Amino acid sequence: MIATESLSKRFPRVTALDRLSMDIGPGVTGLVGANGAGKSTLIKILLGLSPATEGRASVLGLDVATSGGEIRERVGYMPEHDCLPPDVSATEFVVHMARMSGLPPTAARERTADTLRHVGLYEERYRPIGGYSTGMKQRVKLAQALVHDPQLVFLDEPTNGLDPVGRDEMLGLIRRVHTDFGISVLVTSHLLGELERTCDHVVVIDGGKLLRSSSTTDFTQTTTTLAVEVTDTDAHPDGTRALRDALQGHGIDTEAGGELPGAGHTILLTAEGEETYDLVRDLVADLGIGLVRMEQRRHHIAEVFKDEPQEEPVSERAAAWAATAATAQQKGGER
Ligand SMILES: Nc1ncnc2c1ncn2[C@@H]1O[C@H](COP(=O)(O)OP(=O)(O)OP(=O)(O)O)[C@@H](O)[C@H]1O
Repeated sequence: MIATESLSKRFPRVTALDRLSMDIGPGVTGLVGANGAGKSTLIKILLGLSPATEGRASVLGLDVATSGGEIRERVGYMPEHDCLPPDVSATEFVVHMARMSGLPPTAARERTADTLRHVGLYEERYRPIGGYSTGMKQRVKLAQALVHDPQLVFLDEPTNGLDPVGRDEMLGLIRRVHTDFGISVLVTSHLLGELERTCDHVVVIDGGKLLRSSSTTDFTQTTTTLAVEVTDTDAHPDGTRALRDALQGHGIDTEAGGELPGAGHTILLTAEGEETYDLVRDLVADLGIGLVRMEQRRHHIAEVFKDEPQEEPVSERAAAWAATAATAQQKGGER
């Protein structure tokens, strides 16, 4: 879908992209990086709207340097910033964008109605956009990116400004753009946790350089850590404590997992193998407490970046960003 080869973009005072080489296949791909990492600059180059200083890039097999127009016919683009005219309705605006993409008037109206329904805008689509909430405006921006039935869409920070519920709804919509219509998606975000739930593949950039490009499952491999959640009983008012003591008696150290996303009475221990599972089961049964869940933990993407030794020194900005991402991840999990 997208390939770049040693792609650089230098502005007079800043290098926005620095010899970026990557290949992106079909599906939903997340492009993640802190503010200023170069995400929007990359999208503008891929759309053929801004020339690269060095290197090459192609989208759907078309060279961005020479085929910008053809690329934009086949690709939808949802820009990051608010760019909607306030005094026209969503219907009028999206029909206009469909006509600009070359659809005849009847097809443009039909596609607009379908697309606005798909993004969840109903009666309000006849009202002027100026009175819309941020979430509704983001939906209009998404609709105009989809209206001409592109093969690929670039969504630049589509969850910006949304509350947690709005963010989840937008992420669900993005996933369905691919599953329902087969349109591939490149979506940017500065929140790793968001993309972990939505994307098949994640590309991480920092300071215009590629940090990592892998499938989401590679980022979130299972660990040997076992999370166990138990209930309290009259006999054991602190069931977690009782199980920790019992495991200690068998030489197994545990730590509290209460700070983990969604965890209440959770403890963490290292699973040596099947026998650890059996031992936990037997101890829980002996204590007469309830076993709520016992599961192997998966990495969260943010943790990968917190723990991973870097080949090159990480910039302070990247470190701060990893910390922010980890916090956001936890908050997301706690919801
Ligand atoms: N037209 C421009 N002229 C000069 N510098 C620019 C220009 N466009 C972007 N930059 C700089 O290039 C760097 C990358 O910007 P870019 O907008 O691509 O980042 P980003 O990852 O999309 O961040 P954000 O999410 O904040 O938009 C930044 O330092 C930015 O200030």
